Amino acid sequence: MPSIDISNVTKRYGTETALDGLSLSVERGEIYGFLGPNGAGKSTTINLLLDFIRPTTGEVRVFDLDAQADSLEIRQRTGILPEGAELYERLTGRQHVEFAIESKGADDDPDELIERVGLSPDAAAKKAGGYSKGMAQRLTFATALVGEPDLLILDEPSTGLDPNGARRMREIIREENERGATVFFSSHVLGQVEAVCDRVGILRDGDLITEDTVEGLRDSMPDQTRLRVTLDRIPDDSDAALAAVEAIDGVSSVTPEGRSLVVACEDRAKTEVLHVVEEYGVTVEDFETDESSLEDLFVAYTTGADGGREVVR
Ligand SMILES: Nc1ncnc2c1ncn2[C@@H]1O[C@H](COP(=O)(O)OP(=O)(O)OP(=O)(O)O)[C@@H](O)[C@H]1O
Repeated sequence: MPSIDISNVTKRYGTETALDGLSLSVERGEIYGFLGPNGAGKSTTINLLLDFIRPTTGEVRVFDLDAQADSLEIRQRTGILPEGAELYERLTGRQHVEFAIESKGADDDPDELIERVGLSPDAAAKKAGGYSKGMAQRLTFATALVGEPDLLILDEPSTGLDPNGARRMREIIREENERGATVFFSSHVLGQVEAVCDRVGILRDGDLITEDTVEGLRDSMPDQTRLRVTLDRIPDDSDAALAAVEAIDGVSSVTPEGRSLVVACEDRAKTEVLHVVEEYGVTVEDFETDESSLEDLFVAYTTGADGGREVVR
């Protein structure tokens, strides 16, 4: 039985279509990475799961329950880390955790949860009004863990966390998953989900453009290369040069870095990149290539002119 089952859901805000016939299912015990650039529809999807908003058409089920009719039971069994969660400025961190425990009728030890997310007892004794972004994120994560939820919904969980905090969060996600929790993890940064997720779905403009394991996504890509081209100088008409390289068939992104251009492209486009650059009156002094990073892959999926569909085929 899937923990999350979204079938053919469309969500419109006035004339804006946030989700366009989205179907997605997450099996019990899976860690699912839900990826997409800003505005793709990730938060809208999460809000539908919790009945904070309702679909224009289509059906949403969580734990095989109806997201609208059974929303109380669903929320009771779910731990939520919303994006930009608001804290009560006058309550201490510990009081937030106590409140979450009380609301869920759970019997967790607040100090254990606080320690688990790496918040010091001193910090937990302070009013949340003075918390840094990272502290606020850790505290909200602690409240999401209350009551050993069957499902953890984490919206951009590494926001504001330093590398240690992000690592701790990944460890806890794995521990929770080993305990049996399903995890639905949204992010616009692929690097943060690849280390923990069993499966990844990529959303663009309200449409799931691909869904696979990280390895599967890698295999489905044509041989992608990251090419670094170092020029003798920046071309006079650098904007036109960038546009010309971007327009080459097989190039998915171009980033200028001083006198160098970093080009994510298919292997077959490499020579053409060098030719096109030299048409702008500059000399290629050096170039090197390395295997494409997953980040390039994500960029190829989410910024390709055809919405990445070509890459998927
Ligand atoms: N209440 C609303 N009223 C009108 N349009 C909305 C509303 N909420 C979201 N949208 C639109 O729906 C689309 C999807 O937004 P959503 O917040 O779900 O994206 P997201 O993937 O979560 O983005 P981000 O990574 O920036 O949080 C966007 O075009 C957004 O402008």
